[in-house]
This record gives sequence, structure tokens and C-alpha cells, in this order.
Amino acid sequence: MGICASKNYYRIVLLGNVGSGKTTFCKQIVDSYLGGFSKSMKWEFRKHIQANILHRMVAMQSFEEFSDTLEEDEEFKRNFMVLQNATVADFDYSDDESNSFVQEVLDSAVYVGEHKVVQEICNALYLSAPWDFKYFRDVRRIFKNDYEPSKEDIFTCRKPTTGSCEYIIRHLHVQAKGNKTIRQEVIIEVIDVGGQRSERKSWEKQIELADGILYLVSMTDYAGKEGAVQDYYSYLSDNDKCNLKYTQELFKENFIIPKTRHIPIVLLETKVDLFRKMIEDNSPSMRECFPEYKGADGDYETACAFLTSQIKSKIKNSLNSKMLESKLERMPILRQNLTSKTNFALIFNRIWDKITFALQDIKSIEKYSKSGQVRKSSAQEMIMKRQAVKTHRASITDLGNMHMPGTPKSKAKQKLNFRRSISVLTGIPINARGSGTASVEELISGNNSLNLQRRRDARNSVQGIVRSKSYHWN
Ligand SMILES: Nc1nc2c(ncn2[C@@H]2O[C@H](COP(=O)(O)OP(=O)(O)OP(=O)(O)O)[C@@H](O)[C@H]2O)c(=O)[nH]1
Ligand SMILES: [Mg+2]
Repeated sequence: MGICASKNYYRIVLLGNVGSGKTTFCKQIVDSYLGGFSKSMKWEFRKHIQANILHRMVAMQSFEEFSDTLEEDEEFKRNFMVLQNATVADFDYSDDESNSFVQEVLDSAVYVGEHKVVQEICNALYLSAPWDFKYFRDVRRIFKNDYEPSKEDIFTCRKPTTGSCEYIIRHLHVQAKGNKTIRQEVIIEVIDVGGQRSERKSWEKQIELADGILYLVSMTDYAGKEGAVQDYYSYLSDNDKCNLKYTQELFKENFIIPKTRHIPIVLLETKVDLFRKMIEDNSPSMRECFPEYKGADGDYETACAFLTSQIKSKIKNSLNSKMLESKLERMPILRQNLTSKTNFALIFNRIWDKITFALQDIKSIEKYSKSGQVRKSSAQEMIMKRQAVKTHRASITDLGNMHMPGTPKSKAKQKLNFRRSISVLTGIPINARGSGTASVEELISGNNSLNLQRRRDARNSVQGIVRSKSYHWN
């Protein structure tokens, strides 16, 4: 019997600094569990996507090359003025397509967006705000009368959260244990809140009602300059920052406050895709940001481990209880690119594995700490059990990869267990042969040759739409 045997309704609150990916996580939930994005939601996204691009274009005036072009190129200037009027007047340009001004704005956006000087600025700034600049590669598609945002556009669209949103889903939790596959249906309420300082007043209330916390940290925050409000969050107030120091402080605050003490916390490091690119391009290099960093340039694995230890070390130094020391040691850590079009139900199943582990573990941590002992981290326990496992990284799961820590034998076993879970979640027999065969990697990516309808049927039979109390987008 799993630990959830006596309970099947859980409230999980998503916490994390601004832009850490809380809402993106929820978009994946809507897409995989709640029937996808409705027409009205897509319409809202369309407006935000277009507005974000226009605001970016107008803000480019501060670049010298841009203002030079404005002076020299009459046509460019005329088109730019159209966009400036549209944003200054906060004109709802996508509301009435028959309006000639609407068409003018759409045409001007394509003209300016595709201009060489704009494209060059975008390329230079890309990694500072990929969620906005990515769209500049596609302005012709986006500024069209009949533009309907793709799933990828929606996952990329940035809109800061105000208030809170609840998503209630039915998830079939599948775990492979030994030779058995354990299935348990759980109803999970996922709560999304805003990360801005002005929004964080509501966190306390949400924490009080939570069974567990999924705490999100954006790995790209390592590049944020101390004290500076980064360009890419231009909507932020002076009190909000996106740099690692601030992110660490915020996590520490929430980790040590009495209200979260007895609540299990799972750490989800997000934007691994961008982080990998930034590390590989040395843009900026880890050493530039942390003089004490000893890893080689471009070494992604070492950079990941360093970042995680930075996040943990800040808390470690301010703990004064055995209970919290154990909790930190044993905190499950996950990594994921939240914008990927992977099969989110499978990813979520792995996340839920960790949450259930943490739910169960918190009780044993409390029991242990009463006797004055610190429980070893789960990885350390594993090391003791299997001498061959040499690194504490065993507790970190890179969700998007088939990253299996441990010895070749234990890896093979984990892979088999994982295949077994997937088999239940997708309805595909583990030993499927012929055209129905799909590798684990293919299943994760949702990219296999299996009949789509068959996959959909299988998914629907194990997951059910419950409801969402509200959305941000309609
Ligand atoms: N490439 C990439 N982009 C991501 C990832 N997670 C989030 N983003 C992008 O980061 C931006 C911010 O994400 P949100 O989900 O809105 O962040 P949030 O935590 O809800 O922010 P607030 O509501 O302001 O607290 C969005 O444009 C996302 O597309 C990721 O894993 N990879
Ligand atoms: Mg949000």
C-alpha cells in the first residue's frame, strides 16, 4: 500500500520567485489534464503575446543603433510611430480586425520586427529574455489577423500572476515496486500564486492549507546582477529582483518560517534548457558570476551541481534545528524545462513520486529529530546501502532526461521500473512489439509512432478532468 492509502486529496502550493515558472507548470497541467486551451484562452494569450512584443519593440528606442535608424530611415520611423501610438494609448489592437488602424498596427509590427536592426538587437539580448525575444523570429506569423497561438507560444507567453489560481486534477499515480506496479488515484489541487513581493502577502494563507510545497527556482537567476532589476522583468517593482542572492534569500525565508516547518518541500529547478545554453555559451560564465566556482567553462553538470549547492548552502548556514537540517538534507530536488512539449503526465508522475516521498518522509524526520539525530539524506542512505553509489547527486532527478544515477545494475532496474510506470500511464504494454513499440525516450517526448487515438484513449482512461476553479486567461 502506498502512503496515500488513507488520503486521496492533496493541496500542493507552488511557490517561488517571480518568473520561476509557476504558471508555466500550471499551463502544462491545463494542457495535459484539463482538456487543453479553450478558444477564449487562446484569444487572451494572443493579446498578451502581441502586446509583449510591441512593448519590447518600443523599449528598443534606448539602443543607439535603433535610434540612429529612426533618424535615418523614414519608413522605419513611420512604422515605429504607429506601434508607439498603439502602446502609449494602450490600444486594444487585436479586438477589431476590420478596423484599418488594427491592420496598420499588424503590418507595422511585421515591418519593424523583421528589420535588420531589430533582429540584431534581439540576437544580442536573446538570452536575457528568451520568452519575449523568441517571438521576434516569427513576427510574420504572429501579427496576422487569423493568428492562433501554438502550444509552444502559450508556454512561452509571459504574464505575471496576480491573485491565486487553483487547478484540481485527477492523477493516477503509478509506481513500480519490485515486480509489482502500484496504482493509486489521487485528486490533487495545485495552487498557483504570484511571486512578486506585492503578491507574497497571500503565501502565508496558502501555506496554512497546503499538504506540500513545490518550490520553484529558475536556474537562470544565476546570471542576474546583484541589486539590479533585470531588464527582462521590466514590469517588476524596485522591490523585486531576479538574481540568485535574492532567490536564495526568499527560499531560505520560506524554508525556515514556522508555518512551513511541518510541510514537505520539494525543490524544482526550472529553465534547465536555458541554463544549459547559457553555460555552454559562457553567457555569462559561472566564474564571472561566482569567483569561487572551480568548474571548467561549459561544464553543464558541474554548473548544475554548484548551483544546487549554492541554493542549499544559504539555508544550511542559518538552521538551528535538527529537524530542519534533516529536512534540507533529504529534500528531493528535480530539474525540468517547463516549456518542453514532453508528455507532462509522465513528468508529473515522477514529480508526484518525490512529493509522496517527502510527505512520508517528513514524519520520520520529525520522529528522528526528537531523539536529537539528523537523518541522513536519502542519497546518503542509498550510498550506505549500495556502496557503489558515489555521489550525493543521486537525490537529484533531471526529469527531462533519462538520467539514472547509480550502478549499471541499479540503473537497469530503475529503467525497467520506469518503463513499467509508463506502460500503465500510456496503456502500452511494456513488451509491445512491432509498430506499437515505443522507447521510453519516445514516450517521454510524446514523439512515438503509436496511433494517436490509442494513446489518447489510454491517457483518458487513467487521467480525468476534474475542474479548475479559475484561470488567469479568461
Ligand atoms: N525556456 C524556458 N522558459 C521557461 C521555463 N519555465 C518558465 N519559463 C518562461 O519564464 C517565463 C516566466 O514564467 P512564469 O511561469 O510566468 O513564472 P511565474 O513563476 O508564474 O511568475 P510570477 O507569476 O510573476 O510569479 C515565461 O515566459 C515562461 O515561458 C523553462 O523551464 N524553460
Ligand atoms: Mg505566474
